[in-house]
Amino acid sequence: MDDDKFFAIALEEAKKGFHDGGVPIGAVLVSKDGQILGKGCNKRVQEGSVTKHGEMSALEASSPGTSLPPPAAVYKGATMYSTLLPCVMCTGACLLYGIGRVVYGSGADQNLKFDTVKILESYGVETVCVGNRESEEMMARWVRENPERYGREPWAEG
Ligand SMILES: O=c1cc[nH]c(=O)[nH]1
Repeated sequence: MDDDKFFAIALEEAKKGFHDGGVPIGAVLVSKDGQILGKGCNKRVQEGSVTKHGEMSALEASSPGTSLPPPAAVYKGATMYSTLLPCVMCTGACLLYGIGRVVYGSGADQNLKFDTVKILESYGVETVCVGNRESEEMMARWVRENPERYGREPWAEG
């Protein structure tokens, strides 16, 4: 799997979100045979959503939006690329859909209330931190410039 190539796509999604004033976190979901199933960015600001994290947007984009979503087999062994370590909600979605790898830019050192690396790995999901400075700086800038919005994150409210 070409982690650099797919992480770059997640980073582009994060930049689009940032450009729109949103939380700059992007994600792309790639099947085990290298097909992009869906991609997207965090839509908390753009849609006032409480669930559309980058990873959830990517997962949501993998469905054609009809009453018949893709079969579960499509997701088995897929890789979720995210510019930030998935939170516990997105981790749950990854586990539910049988995603086999999570590749993220940064965040393992942030206090997101739950140790999601530990949770993912305890269920046999491989986690890889590619360490991306650009996404880290973009996120830090967004947090600095949007203290009130960041304060609404469930982990920030205590
Ligand atoms: O807070 C988070 C964590 C991961 N991905 C998101 O979109 N938001």
